[in-house]
Amino acid sequence: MSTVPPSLLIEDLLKDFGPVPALDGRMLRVLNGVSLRAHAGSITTLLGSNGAGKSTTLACAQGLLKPDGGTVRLLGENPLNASAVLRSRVGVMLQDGGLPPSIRPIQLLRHVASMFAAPADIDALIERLGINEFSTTNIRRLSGGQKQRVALAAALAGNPEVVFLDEPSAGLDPQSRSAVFDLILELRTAGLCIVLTTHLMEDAQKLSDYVYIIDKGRNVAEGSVAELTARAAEGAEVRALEFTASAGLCSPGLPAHLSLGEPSPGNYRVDGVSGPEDLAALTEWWRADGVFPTALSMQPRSLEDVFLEIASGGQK
Ligand SMILES: Nc1ncnc2c1ncn2[C@@H]1O[C@H](COP(=O)(O)OP(=O)(O)OP(=O)(O)O)[C@@H](O)[C@H]1O
Repeated sequence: MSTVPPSLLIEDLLKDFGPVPALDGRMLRVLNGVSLRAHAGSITTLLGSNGAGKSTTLACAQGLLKPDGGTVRLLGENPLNASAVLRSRVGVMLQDGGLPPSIRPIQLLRHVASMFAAPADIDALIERLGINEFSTTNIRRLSGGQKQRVALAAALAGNPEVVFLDEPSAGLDPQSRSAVFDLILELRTAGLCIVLTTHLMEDAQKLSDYVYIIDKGRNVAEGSVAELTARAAEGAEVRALEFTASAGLCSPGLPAHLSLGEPSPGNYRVDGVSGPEDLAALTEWWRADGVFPTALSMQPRSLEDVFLEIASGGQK
C-alpha cells in the first residue's frame, strides 16, 4: 500500500438513522464500522447491493452527514468543518443528480464554473460528455442519462482533486457509459482521487484500482479486482464452462449440480463445474450424443462471483 497520505481516510465509521417506527422507535445502524482509504491518481470503488450503506458512507465523507462515530479526513481535514478552500478542491456527483430543474445545462455549468478560481474548460466538458445536443434544454425535460452527464460535468466544473461519483453509470446508454468511463479513466491518469459507488460488478471490474465490498454497513472484503477474484478462487473453485454447438441440445443425464443453459441458440453455458470429473461427465454426454462443440471455454471467476459469495456469507 502507498506511503503517500490518502486523499480520503475513513476509519470505523458509524451512522444511525431514526428513530424508526418499524424498530419500535429504536435507531437503525446503517454504518457499522466502515473503513477505507482512497489515493490520488486512483479509482476507489465501494461495491455493494442496494441499501448496503455506500451513499451514506459518501455523504459522511463529503461532510453532508455527521457520523455517529469514527473518523473522516478529506484532504487532511474533517469535512464537517470544511473550509471554502477544501470545498473548492472536491467535486460531488450525487445519485439523484440534485440538479435545479428550471435552468438549462449550459447556464448551470457556466454558473458552477464561475464559483471556482481555476475552473475546468466547460466547453470541452460539454463536448466530451455529449451535452451539446441538449445544453439549451431545461433540465426538467432531460432524460435520466442526460441529467447524469450534466451532474458529472457539474462535479468536474471546479477542476477538483477529489471527486465523489455515486453510481456514475446509472441510466446511461452504452455509448454514454463508454464516454463517461473513458473520462473517469482519464481523470485518474490526470492524478485525481476518484471515489465511486456501484452495485454493478461489471463497472467495478472495468474502473477500479481498489474495491471495498460493503454489506450491511460493514467492510466485508477489499483488494484490487485481481486480488479479490483470486482470493475467492482459493476457497471454492467453481466455474462456468461455455461451448457452442448445434441449437436445441439437452442432456438429462448430467449430474444434478451442473446446470445447462442455452442463452442464445447454439450457445451453451454450464454452471457449477468444480473438477475434472465434471468435465468427464460433459464429454461423456457429448460422446453419447455425437456432439462436437465448435468452441469451448472455461470462464474465469468474475468479481460478481466473489461479491455474491461474500454477500451470501459463502453460501453460493
Ligand atoms: N435518512 C434516512 N433515514 C432512515 N434510513 C435511511 C436514511 N438514509 C438511508 N437510510 C437507510 O440506510 C441504509 C443504507 O442506505 P444507502 O443509501 O447508504 O445504501 P446504498 O448502499 O447507497 O444503496 P443503493 O445502492 O440503493 O443506493 C438503507 O437501509 C437505507 O434505507
